[in-house]
Order: sequence, then C-alpha cells, then structure tokens
Amino acid sequence: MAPESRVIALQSMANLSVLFGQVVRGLSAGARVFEYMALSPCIPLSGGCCIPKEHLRGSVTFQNVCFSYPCRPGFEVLKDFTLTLPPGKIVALVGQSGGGKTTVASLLERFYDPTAGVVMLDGRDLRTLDPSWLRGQVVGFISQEPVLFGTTIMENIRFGKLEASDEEVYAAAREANAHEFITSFPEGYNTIVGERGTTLSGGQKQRLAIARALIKQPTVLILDEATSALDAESERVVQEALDRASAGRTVLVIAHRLSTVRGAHCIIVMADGRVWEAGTHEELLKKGGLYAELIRRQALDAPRTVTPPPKKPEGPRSQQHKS
Ligand SMILES: Nc1ncnc2c1ncn2[C@@H]1O[C@H](COP(=O)(O)OP(=O)(O)OP(=O)(O)O)[C@@H](O)[C@H]1O
Repeated sequence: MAPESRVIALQSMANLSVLFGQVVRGLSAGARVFEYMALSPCIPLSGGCCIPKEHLRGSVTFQNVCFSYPCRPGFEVLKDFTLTLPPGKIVALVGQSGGGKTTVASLLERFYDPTAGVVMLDGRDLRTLDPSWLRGQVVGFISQEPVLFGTTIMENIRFGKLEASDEEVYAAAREANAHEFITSFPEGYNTIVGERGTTLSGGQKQRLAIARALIKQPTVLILDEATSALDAESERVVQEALDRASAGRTVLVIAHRLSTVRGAHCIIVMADGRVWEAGTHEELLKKGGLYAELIRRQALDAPRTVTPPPKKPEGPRSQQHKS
C-alpha cells in the first residue's frame, strides 16, 4: 500500500473510533432519558376535586405535620409542625438555613405528602384535591432563581396560563412592574429573552417571573427568597411589584433577610422542624427570643449602610455580553 493511502486509512480508523465513542455515549444518555420518562410520579398529576373559584377563600393549614424526604427516611425535617395561613394575610417563615422553610412550600404545592398529619386548603385535605388544579390555578410560586425559556417575553409570561389572551399578558406584566421595561425594548413583547433569560437583568427576569405567576390570578402566593439575588435598586422595583401582587392574597414568604418581612401580618420562626415563635415583628422583638437573636446577628453581619446607585435606564442586554 502506498504511504499516502496508509495515512488516510489510519486517519479513517481514528475517526471511526471517535465516532464509535460518541454513538455509545449518545445511546446511554438516550436510555437514561427514556428511563426517566417511564417513571410514574408517586403523587398523581391530576385527579381529585376542585373548589369552585367563587367558594375558594385561600385558608391554608398545616396540622401536626411530620415529614421526611423519601430519600432520607430517617431524617425528620418537619416535626409536629402546625401553622395556619389566614386568607388574604401575609405570613413570613424565617429561621436558620436548613430549618425546613422551603420544605413547607413544597408540601403546600403538594410535591410531597406529609409522613403524618395533614395539609389543608379551606379545610380540605390536599390529598383529596386535584394537583394540577392546585398548582395551575390556586398556588403561584416565585423563587429567587426565575426559570425563563429561550422564547419571547409574551410566551414566557403566558406559560403561567397557556390559554391567556394578549390582554391578560399585558395586565399581568403591568401588575408585575414589567410593562414599562418590556415596551422600551425595540421588539417589545416579542423580544427573545435568550436561553434562561440571559439577555435580561436579574430584576427584569424576576418581574417576568412575577407576571407569569400573576397571570393565573393565584389565591395563594409563595415567595421564596424572591428578592435576595438583586441589587438595592432592582430589589426596590421588584419589592414594589411583590407588595402589589400580595394584596388580597394568602401569601407565604420564605425569607433569609429579616428586613424584608417586617411588614408581614405574622412572622413564624422555625427551628428544629417546628414553629418556635410566632408574632408580629414588634411582638417578637419585645419577647427577646430567637427572632430577636436572629435580628441582632444579622445586624452584626451587615454593619454597612448601602446607598442605592442612581437609577439607570433599562434595556435588553446585548447577546454578546452574556454572563
Ligand atoms: N430534595 C431533598 N431531598 C432530601 N433532603 C432534602 C431535600 N431538600 C431539602 N432537604 C433537606 O431538608 C432540610 C430542610 O431543607 P429546606 O430547604 O427545607 O430548608 P430551608 O430552611 O429552606 O433552608 P435555606 O434557608 O438554606 O433555603 C435540610 O436538611 C435539607 O438538607
């Protein structure tokens, strides 16, 4: 065989081995995807009853709830946990990291069922209610890391209620303090936000997430650390939207920074998986217990006063400057 032919043959064999590796990797990755698709959830996605909108008050009760995650059955996260969220009121959950605050929100959305005790909506055991109705129409969830998709702003908001009209999308965006910045973009509501919202600032992403949660007009709203990842100015605008969104709804706020929950109708301090203390900011301070201690510690951790930077005009970030 001529030397050139030998080189070509060797190159082809090397390419073949690389290709073979890629095929094997692709096949095993595909197999895992199908494995997950074949799994059936422990909690059915639908089935059960719904409370008619005109009768829904939005009162939530956790009654003597005990809970362990299925993968850690020996570790009890909630222990005889009892809590009531009165309709139309704001209840804040505070406490040390890992105390079980987010777990409370997961049980309210019925991502898990309690190991013992019961979670109720308007006195009805969540296990008797339709989970897709509960998540799709009753409970709105806003987290500190909004999930956006690489499509238009319009579609990202409409994701909260697929059958929503354009007018409903605009109304939700206005309520979320987002309409102004959206219409300042050349493409307006047709602006593509990029994969995971890379062309938007943190505060803009958060306001789209608020609009998405509000479009379904939820009776119960869960705010999980919704402003903790923002700078002072973005936080102010987002907080304003959240305050407006909270009015007249049953709200559960999960917070690290105690300054954000001072205005709550009731603050619940969680420790050791239980309700340790409950009351208003003033009541708990006067009591001089765990809440007062957390406030004292947080003040020590943040001795500096931060001056908010001057307001900058908003605009979509260029795709080239993704971070
Ligand atoms: N999916 C999970 N599987 C197993 N254990 C979990 C899971 N999620 C949370 N945990 C554990 O449950 C406990 C409570 O976690 P949770 O996230 O509810 O606390 P948290 O008070 O919200 O904490 P943070 O303030 O840090 O967000 C922790 O010990 C955590 O490790």
